[in-house]
Formats: sequence, C-alpha cells, structure tokens
Amino acid sequence: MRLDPFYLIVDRAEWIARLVPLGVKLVQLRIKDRTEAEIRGDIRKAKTVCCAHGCQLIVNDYWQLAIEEGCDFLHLGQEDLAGADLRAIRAAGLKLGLSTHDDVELETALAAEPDYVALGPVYPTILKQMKWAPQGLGRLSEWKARMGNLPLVAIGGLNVDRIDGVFAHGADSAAVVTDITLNSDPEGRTRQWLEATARWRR
Ligand SMILES: Cc1ncc(COP(=O)(O)OP(=O)(O)O)c(N)n1
Ligand SMILES: Cc1nc(C(=O)O)sc1CCOP(=O)(O)O
Ligand SMILES: [Mg+2]
Repeated sequence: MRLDPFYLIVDRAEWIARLVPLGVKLVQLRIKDRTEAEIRGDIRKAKTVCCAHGCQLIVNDYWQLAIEEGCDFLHLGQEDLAGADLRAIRAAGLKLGLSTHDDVELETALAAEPDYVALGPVYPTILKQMKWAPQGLGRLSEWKARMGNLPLVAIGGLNVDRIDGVFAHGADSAAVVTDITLNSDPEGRTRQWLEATARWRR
C-alpha cells in the first residue's frame, strides 16, 4: 500500500470541505471533546467530500463509529489499540495506522500488522502535550530500517521547510496539523504543502 506524501490532519469536517478540494489526497479527521452524534455527523460530511475528490479519509480514535459509518481507514494510538476490538476492525475491512513513540510501542504496533506506522513527535509540537522528547530525523531512519516495506508516517512539528528532511530519512508520508490550521492562509499553506510534496508523490 502506498500513502500520499502529504497527510493532512484536521479536527472538523469544515476543514475537509475547505482544503480537500485543493487536491489533498490523504486526510485524517481527529476530533476531541465532541459528542458522539457530532462526531458521527462530521464523519458523514467528511466521507462525502473525500469521496467526491478521490481523497483517502482516515478516522482517528473512534473505531466503532468508523465501522458503523462504513469507513475504510482508521488511526489508533497505543492506548486506543489496547481498548479496541482488532478482530472487529479487520472484519469490517478497515485499514489501520498506528502511533509509535518508542521501541516497545513499535514492537506492539508491528505485532498488530498495521497498514502504516507513525513515529512522533519528530519535532516539538504545540498541538498537544507529549511525554516523549522530539525524536529527531535519525529516529525515522531507524524506524524505517526496522519496518521493511511498511509505510512510515512522520508527525509532530512538521512544516513546509522540514518536508524534504523527513523524506530523506525514510518517511513515506508527512502528517501535519498546526502548520496549516493555525496559518493565516490555510488554503495557501495547503497549496505550498502540495507543491513541496509533489516530488515525493511518485
Ligand atoms: C498520523 C498520526 N500519527 C499519530 C497520531 C497520534 O495518535 P494518538 O497517539 O492516539 O493521539 P491522538 O491523536 O488521538 O491524540 C495521529 N493521530 N495520527
Ligand atoms: C496528534 C499528534 N500525535 C503526535 C505523535 O507524536 O504521536 S504529534 C501530534 C501533533 C501533530 O500536530 P502538529 O503538526 O501541529 O505538530
Ligand atoms: Mg488516539
């Protein structure tokens, strides 16, 4: 399986309606602190937009809703994974991406036979508090060597200037939140990301 090199992560279906039509091909809906009904509604809206634009939608955390709403790709962290029914997820045909932050988490992730592994935070992030120090680029190369052909997603503190570095160190896709959502021109920044990742979109 091949992932698009530009992996956008947003917290509302509205972002997906704004940015996916610009040419984004891989997007995660990562919603925190909303009701189940609201999240379900956002998943439905996101699915419709992604379907219309040939964009892969990945649902974060809410594996039961992803199954119920007929989604096809899910992202789980290690704690999410511990509480999830992997057999039900696979039986529903969902592909699965997993977070990792250290050696033990990588072993756990690989044992679950995911469709990609994410490593973070590569750089300091302002999105959320993290208990891990920034991994640095060398850690991406280490992960890639241990993962074989499995796609590797880099996440945490990425911006347009850091894209080439993560790909040169083995990442297959670069995930980003605040460099786009907190930018004064999110559409313009999205276009920059699309352009900067074009050479890695082989
Ligand atoms: C691509 C990608 N990588 C890592 C994460 C983080 O997942 P998790 O550790 O479960 O933390 P939350 O995002 O749920 O706060 C991710 N969402 N996407
Ligand atoms: C959601 C998330 N997970 C991470 C991990 O390391 O698992 S880093 C991160 C935040 C990514 O946001 P930004 O691009 O704004 O730094
Ligand atoms: Mg999670």
